[in-house]
Amino acid sequence: VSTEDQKFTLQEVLDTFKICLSENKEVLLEHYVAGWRGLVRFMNSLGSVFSFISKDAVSKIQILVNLMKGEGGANYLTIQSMVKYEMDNQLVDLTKKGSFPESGCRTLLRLHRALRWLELFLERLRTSTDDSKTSAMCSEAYNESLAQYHPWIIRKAAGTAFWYLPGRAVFFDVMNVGSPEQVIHLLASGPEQRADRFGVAKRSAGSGNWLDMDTAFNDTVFAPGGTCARQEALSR
Ligand SMILES: CCCCCCCCCCCCC/C=C/[C@@H](O)[C@H](COP(=O)(O)O)NC(=O)CCCCCCCCCCCCCCC
Repeated sequence: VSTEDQKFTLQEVLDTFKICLSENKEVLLEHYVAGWRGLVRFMNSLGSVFSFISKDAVSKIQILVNLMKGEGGANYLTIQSMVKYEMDNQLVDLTKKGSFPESGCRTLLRLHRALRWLELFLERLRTSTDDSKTSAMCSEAYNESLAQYHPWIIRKAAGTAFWYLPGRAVFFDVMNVGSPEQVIHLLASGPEQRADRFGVAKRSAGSGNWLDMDTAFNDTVFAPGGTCARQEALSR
């Protein structure tokens, strides 16, 4: 077992997302990408039927990594600086599709919607019972989040893949955080508790929720008059 594998716990991945948020509420892309890498590893450990999903995530992560490493890399330190840079330089397709299909804004928006799915799914797992069906929890979470942005054919493929999801026990096991009770504890809502549990001192910059960056992200990307107010356009 490599060191990498030993570190493979859900807690670690959620922690990585938590440290995305800087003191001044900016979202650090490096940690965001690292968090996503962790999620992809979870997905891959769940079986190859999900590979079309993880491939899409991987290629989107790669787009961000390339931008971070590229010539304009200095602008890709935080989501906020990325959005500003791409908008100021008209690097985002807002009016028509096709010139910048790989902008950071567009890519991040898609990844971020998937995190919303994960949040809903984990919440269902937390409150589920032994005989709850993961496929049902997964598709409910999907229908409430990503599905509305996906065309019929993707929804169909996703729906089929969900039938092959392992059961609740396997999910808990794969998370690698201990007993089901410990998993539930980890997933427990209540940012306050979670902050304590993670041994994180209460921070001025937020409640300590691993999705706190959501607020920062939404403020930047979707705020009326914000840099990317036209989410619709980005969705194309
Ligand atoms: C482990 C089960 C995984 C269930 C994942 C539920 C989400 C299903 C998403 C189906 C996406 C199908 C792939 C294609 C998507 C793209 O068309 C579409 C649009 O992109 P485009 O505009 O460039 O074309 N892409 C997206 O919306 C981004 C999708 C990214 C999906 C990543 C899902 C992350 C799941 C993380 C699983 C971690 C499980 C951990 C549990 C312990």
